[in-house]
Amino acid sequence: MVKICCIGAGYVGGPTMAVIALKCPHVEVVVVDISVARISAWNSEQLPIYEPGLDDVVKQCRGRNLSFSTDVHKHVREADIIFVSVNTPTKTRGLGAGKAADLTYWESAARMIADVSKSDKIVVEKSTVPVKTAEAIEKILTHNSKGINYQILSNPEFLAEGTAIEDLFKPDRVLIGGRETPGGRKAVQTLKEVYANWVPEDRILTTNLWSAELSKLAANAFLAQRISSVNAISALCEATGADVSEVAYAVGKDTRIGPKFLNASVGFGGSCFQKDILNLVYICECNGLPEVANYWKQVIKINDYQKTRFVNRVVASMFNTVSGKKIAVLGFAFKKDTGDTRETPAIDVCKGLLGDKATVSIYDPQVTEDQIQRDLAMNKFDWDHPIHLQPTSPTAAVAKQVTVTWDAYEAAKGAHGVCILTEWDEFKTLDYERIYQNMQKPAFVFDGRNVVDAAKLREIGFIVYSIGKPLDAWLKDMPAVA
Ligand SMILES: NC(=O)C1=CN([C@@H]2O[C@H](COP(=O)(O)OP(=O)(O)OC[C@H]3O[C@@H](n4cnc5c(N)ncnc54)[C@H](O)[C@@H]3O)[C@@H](O)[C@H]2O)C=CC1
Ligand SMILES: O=C(O)[C@H]1O[C@H](OP(=O)(O)OP(=O)(O)OC[C@H]2O[C@@H](n3ccc(=O)[nH]c3=O)[C@H](O)[C@@H]2O)[C@H](O)[C@@H](O)[C@@H]1O
Repeated sequence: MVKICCIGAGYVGGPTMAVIALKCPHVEVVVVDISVARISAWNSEQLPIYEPGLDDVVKQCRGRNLSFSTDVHKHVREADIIFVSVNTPTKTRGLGAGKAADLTYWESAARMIADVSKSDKIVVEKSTVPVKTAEAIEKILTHNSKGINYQILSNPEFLAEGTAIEDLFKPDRVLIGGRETPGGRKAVQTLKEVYANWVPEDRILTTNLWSAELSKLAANAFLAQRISSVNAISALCEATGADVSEVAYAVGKDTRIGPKFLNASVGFGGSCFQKDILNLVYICECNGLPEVANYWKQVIKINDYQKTRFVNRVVASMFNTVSGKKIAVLGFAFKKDTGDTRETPAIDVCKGLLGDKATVSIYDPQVTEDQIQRDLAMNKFDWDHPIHLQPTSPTAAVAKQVTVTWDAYEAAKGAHGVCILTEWDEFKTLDYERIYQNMQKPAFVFDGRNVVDAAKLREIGFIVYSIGKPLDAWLKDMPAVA
């Protein structure tokens, strides 16, 4: 029986290993983590992450061929294949701060593997890492090898949160990069056989190590670039009377462009797009390619611009001040169907509103009050494109200005304006008549996800702002300058 151990029981490690265990009943899979709380949650009824379909998969295999443990050394020592799926955040200090990937967790995992191993291993990079990381990992392992043979593979993960299980069941592709040596090819084949249990062979791509590593960064950069492109056009739509949904539809009908990932929004969030583009920018700079670095940096600049533009629109519409006004924020997660708030645009928007002294009342069906308060108190690292939306005030002051409710109606009660920042389905079918009755007048809705029927809301009496749509007369009279 092949034994797999995955280091890192997070958003990637947990779901990917659960699916491998489900699809390969003959493989024993153990997910290990240094976080006792996370492992306890994986072993409980309340999994540490919310992901549609995940509970069911875990329930089917936990206790059969899937387990979660904090006994990292034991399971690493016993494994044939070790996936490393630890976090690789942006460095906040020292060389490359604000751009480069922080590989501290990765390096310590690699050193630990070298310390405890007693038999040959295939070590798989599952985390997103800078191109050439495999070379560094190889050096750490081979310099401490004690005669053990290590093969390093790159097998980046392309799942998106909220659809992780679906993405893992039917991936567009699985990418495996390895050394072009007999040992490397054999290791690639071994991993390929694991995926071949459920992924059609023509969807399993094999490349050299550096292509696999770089493809992951490039894929995320391309995806984020599409969003920044449509968001840039959304600003022009508002200025000209064009409708961004119509433009995106017409553009996406070109089969060379395609319809997906062209939804204009308040900005993209999530733990990876910004981090991975910054990482790409840094690698370009280190390789003497400043023009290429600047090209990709622009994707993030437009994303920051979009968030700033949204806040400015809210403030400008309300007579240029939200001081002392109550703003309801519907949705805090970075997208629907997840409780994840990492880099959510809601953080920057709320900070912008709080900076203008608004009181903010937040509702999200999956995010806890504790998480929201922590996110709003946290300072973002300072890089060369600061968002200028950060609070000067620390936790206590933020806590006073922020309330978190468990109901959209409660959040909107007595509010001057409502901002929709996550596209949760339930926001489409709220009783907006009831919301309107309980709000201050004029009552505003700022739809950062284009989920509401603006015409219906206007009939009720709302002044409505939708991203990239023709503006109400009210908004035209109060132009927001980004
Ligand atoms: N979140 C996502 O949707 C996707 C993330 N990725 C990449 O996958 C990697 C992991 O991301 P997430 O799962 O979101 O991170 P995460 O932060 O949810 O999970 C990482 C886990 O690794 C654990 N860890 C760190 N160092 C460790 C060590 N030395 N030994 C044992 N455990 C250790 C942490 O305690 C944490 O639980 C990142 O590189 C990310 O860029 C790739 C595709 C999708
Ligand atoms: O490396 C990663 O972490 C993952 O990053 C993204 O997945 P994820 O961040 O989970 O979610 P997305 O669906 O890509 O959405 C990212 C952000 O873009 C926003 N978005 C997405 C699509 C769109 O048309 N418009 C738009 O504003 C979303 O609301 C969200 O804030 C990629 O889609 C995954 O392929 C990748 O594996």
